[in-house]
Amino acid sequence: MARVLMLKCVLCGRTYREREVDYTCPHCGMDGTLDVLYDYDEIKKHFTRECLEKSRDFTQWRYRDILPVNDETNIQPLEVGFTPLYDSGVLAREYGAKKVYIKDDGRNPTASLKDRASAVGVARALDYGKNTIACSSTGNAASSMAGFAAVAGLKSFIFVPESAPEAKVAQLLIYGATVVLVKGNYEDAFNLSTAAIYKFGWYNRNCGINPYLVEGKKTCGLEIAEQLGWEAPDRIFIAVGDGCCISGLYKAFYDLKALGFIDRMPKLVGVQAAGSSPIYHAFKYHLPKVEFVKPDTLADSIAVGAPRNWAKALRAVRQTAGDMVTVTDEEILEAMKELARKTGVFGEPAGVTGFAGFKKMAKERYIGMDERIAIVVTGNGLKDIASARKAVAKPILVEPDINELLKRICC
Ligand SMILES: Cc1ncc(COP(=O)(O)O)c(C=O)c1O
Ligand SMILES: N[C@@H](CCOP(=O)(O)O)C(=O)O
Repeated sequence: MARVLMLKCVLCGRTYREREVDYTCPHCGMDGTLDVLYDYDEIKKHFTRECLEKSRDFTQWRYRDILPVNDETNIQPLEVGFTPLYDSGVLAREYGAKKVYIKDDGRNPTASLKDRASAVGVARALDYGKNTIACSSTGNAASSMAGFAAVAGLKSFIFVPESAPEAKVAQLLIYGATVVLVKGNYEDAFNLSTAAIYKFGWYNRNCGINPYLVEGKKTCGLEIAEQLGWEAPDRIFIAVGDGCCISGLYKAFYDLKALGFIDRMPKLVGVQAAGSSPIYHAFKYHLPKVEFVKPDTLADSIAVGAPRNWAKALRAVRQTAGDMVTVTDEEILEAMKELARKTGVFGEPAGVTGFAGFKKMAKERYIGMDERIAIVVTGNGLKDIASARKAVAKPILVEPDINELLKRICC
């Protein structure tokens, strides 16, 4: 387990010791999200590529030397991470790139990338001796937290918008969480959860303010680098809502560079839904901070008008000479179909938003023929069947009669 050297505010650069502050920088308030930094020179002495080659732990815990969990016994036995990275020759040929890799994070235990963070969040809640953990969510963070909390024997309280997809709510209830459906959007759920967490003293799993959660999400980037033989791809595309996942990718490559595992960072491309794109807007117009919007997109997981991790997300894009792009709901639905049909990977709307952004940039000729691209699919399509059904035609309904069938399927 890694000893955290310090927490550093992404806005003002002030540093804190591990338990000196709980969540964000006291000086900068909620916007002052913190980086978790380690003693890289010390870690380098025992954490090497050779050690990883010998490791038989094919979960995210193979990177425990750079994860902020203090007590190994607080790690739950669910197999999180080490999801497949598919090399899609079909997509590379179609879009004129050297390589296109699809990282299928819908293959995690509760079917989204959020498991990486929740696994760390639950371990930290146990480290702090808490018996209850809580979060606000559009559904995925919540279902993963509920799953890991259930295994750990922790109570969980979840705040989700009333409109959360049914499958995600079902996951929460099955895992035994107390589910509060909030009459409002994700921001309303976030504000209510923050007030309740403060009042009851629960552990706060909201990744937008809890610095340790992004550390869990970074394992997705660590895996991409390892699966590509410790060479960063040229660009990585990922959906952006609160901005935590893209911040996790940035931190992965930052850590790997600090440890000497890689020598250059990939360009990170954040993709937002056109109807909910405050971080894109701040990037495009060089604003010092984001302006909140009223979100409107069918990609519920990224319907985030008031993103909490905007500062880290903007840094991830700016510091890697990356980019941001927006896609419409129609482009998202089209991407959902195309990805499933060309690679077999079925993503939920936000899950395929990174792919939709890649398609758009490739069509506008921003992708070079010599580029190696990775695209993260952040959540499984079975999480939101209603949206998937919007992307496709209706099935054929027939009487059980071969003549009727022939009439219907032979033109
Ligand atoms: C499936 C899925 N994709 C993308 C995102 C966006 O991640 P972030 O909010 O960390 O930017 C989320 C959750 O927020 C999600 O659940
Ligand atoms: N859309 C996210 C929002 C919160 O997730 P977090 O991991 O960034 O806290 C979700 O899955 O609920």
